[in-house]
Formats: sequence, structure tokens, C-alpha cells
Amino acid sequence: MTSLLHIDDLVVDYGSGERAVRALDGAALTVERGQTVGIVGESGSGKSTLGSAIGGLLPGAASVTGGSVLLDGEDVNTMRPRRLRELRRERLGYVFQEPIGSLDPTMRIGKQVELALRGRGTRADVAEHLERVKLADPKRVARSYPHQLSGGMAQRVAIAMAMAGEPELLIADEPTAALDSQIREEVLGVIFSLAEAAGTTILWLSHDLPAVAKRCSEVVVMYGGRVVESGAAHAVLTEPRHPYTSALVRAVPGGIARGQRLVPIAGQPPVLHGPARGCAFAPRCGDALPTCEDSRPPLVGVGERDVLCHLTERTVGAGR
Ligand SMILES: Nc1ncnc2c1ncn2[C@@H]1O[C@H](COP(=O)(O)OP(=O)(O)OP(=O)(O)O)[C@@H](O)[C@H]1O
Repeated sequence: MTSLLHIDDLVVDYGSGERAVRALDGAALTVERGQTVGIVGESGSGKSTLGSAIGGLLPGAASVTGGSVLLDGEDVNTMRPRRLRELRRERLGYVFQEPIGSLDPTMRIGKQVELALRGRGTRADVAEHLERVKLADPKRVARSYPHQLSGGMAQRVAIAMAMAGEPELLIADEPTAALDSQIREEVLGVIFSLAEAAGTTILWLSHDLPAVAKRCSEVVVMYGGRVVESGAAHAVLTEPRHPYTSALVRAVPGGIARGQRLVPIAGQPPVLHGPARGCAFAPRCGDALPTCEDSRPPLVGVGERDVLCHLTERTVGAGR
């Protein structure tokens, strides 16, 4: 069966010419139906660019200069605009960090939810969708305008709208980053339980490793616009193979696995202009070999996971 999402060697630049920033430098990823996938990595690793590229939602400054994004076998990059709009409407849902941005400030919430139900929803349907995201007084919320809601309420509305069409794939780009810590868990709980009930696959872009370890079946670790390690979330985050994943895990206060000390990652993530010559993490990697600086690492399969690393290649064997 065709994978729900298959991204191969995806290259995205912001701007043009020598100063163009390479946000994705050959990103590769496969997501199967029903998985809950956490995409993690420091700021600038390319998570949001990847999330936007899936729905053809990259800003005007960005251009796809290589690779493919196959949704159920169809290439998003070469799709006609009409087909792309149809796909976004019928199969994809997006939730962003700032919920207010996804709501129309001039329209009552009830009307917006009704539109998300493609105009087929009655008042009772609208109230039911608002109730599902655990809004205390759905009728009052339906009569409100976006500016009358708190950030947490607005995010619940945005989730209700994204899930209204029961999408096959929900892309949640740091949906709780702008919310108070006590409601983060509740909002995540709403997203994951609605997705489970609807059979929706989740791609959650996050900085929160412990939360990803707790909620996701798979994890994808990004660095310098590439996926450097991916596999079952628990296995990858408790026994990382890539030096960058190890460093990220060690940097979590309290640690993903007990007994690990807090170790900040020294140095800064790269801003690439054109393809990285070798491994983008090499300048910050304590285990780097001479080859890491000038030869791009191969993807190595280790059991059920993939690791993009020369060291792993040396210890495990040939690349995929
Ligand atoms: N609109 C833009 N114009 C120019 N450069 C951009 C733009 N958006 C992103 N970039 C650059 O592309 C690279 C990848 O950024 P991206 O936002 O995809 O990473 P991220 O992992 O989502 O970061 P964060 O966690 O901070 O959201 C970074 O170097 C970033 O500065």
C-alpha cells in the first residue's frame, strides 16, 4: 500500500542567488497511516518549512528546488493549483502556533466553524464541534468574534475547524507554544484524542521532547534541513544513535531517560547557503571524523530506524 506521505530529497530555499537560505537540504521522510509523528529539532532546523511544503503552503519567498512530496502517491510540487486546494480542503488539516492567524477577525466563530464544515453544518453541528474541543460554553463561543476569546479558546476553535473535515493528515506546527503551561496538556489531549477518534495521522512539529516521547509513536529528528534520525519514539529518545539526537536528549531538563544530566548543546545551528558539504552537525559533534566535514553522510538503517551519520555507517555497515 502507498504510504500516506513520502518526502524524498526535498530542497527548499528562501530567496535567490548566493544569499539564499537553504531551509531544507535534502529532507526525506515517510509517514504511514495512523502514526503519530513528532518532528523535533532546534529553531531553524527546517520543521515549519517541511510542514508548510506538505500542503503547498510555502510563502512566496520560498522555492522548491529539488525533490518530491508525495501525498498518497500524488506529487504536491507538480499538482495543479485547483487539485492542491481540493487536497488541502479534503485531506489535510493545519493547526499553527498562533490560532488568531487562522481565524477571520470579522466573522463570528459559529459562522467560521460552519464554513469549515463546508456549509453543511447546522447550529447543533457547530455546537457539537466546539464541544468536542472541550470549550465550556460552545453556544457563547459560537456567537463571539475571535478577539473576544483567550489564546487557549482560540486554539481550541482552530483545532475544531482543522478537524471538522476529518482530515487524513493533521499538521500541527507547535500548536501549544503560545499557550500557558497549564492548558498545553489539555490542548494536546484534545488534538490527540480527536485525531484518534477520526483515524487522522498526526505530524506534530515540536520543541518538547518529553511530550513527544509521551504522545507519539514515531519521532523524526531534524538538523540543518535534513532528517538525521527517525524511528519509534521511545526507542530513539531513550537510546539515540545520532550524536545530535543524543545531545538534544541530554539537553532536556530532567532528561527523557532518568539519570541524565542537563548538558546544553554548545554552538549554534547552521544557516545554510546552498548544500552542506558534509554533515551539518560536524562542527558541534564531539565524535566527528575527518570525513564528516566534507562528505555528506549516508542514510543507514539500524533495525527499525534510520540514521544519517558516518559514525553509524562505520559501526553498523553500508548505507541504505
Ligand atoms: N520567510 C523566510 N525568509 C527567509 N528565511 C526563512 C524564512 N522562513 C524560514 N527561514 C529560514 O529557514 C530555515 C529553517 O526555518 P524553519 O522556520 O523552517 O525552522 P524551524 O525548525 O521550524 O524553526 P522554529 O522551531 O524556530 O520554528 C532557518 O534558517 C530560517 O531562518
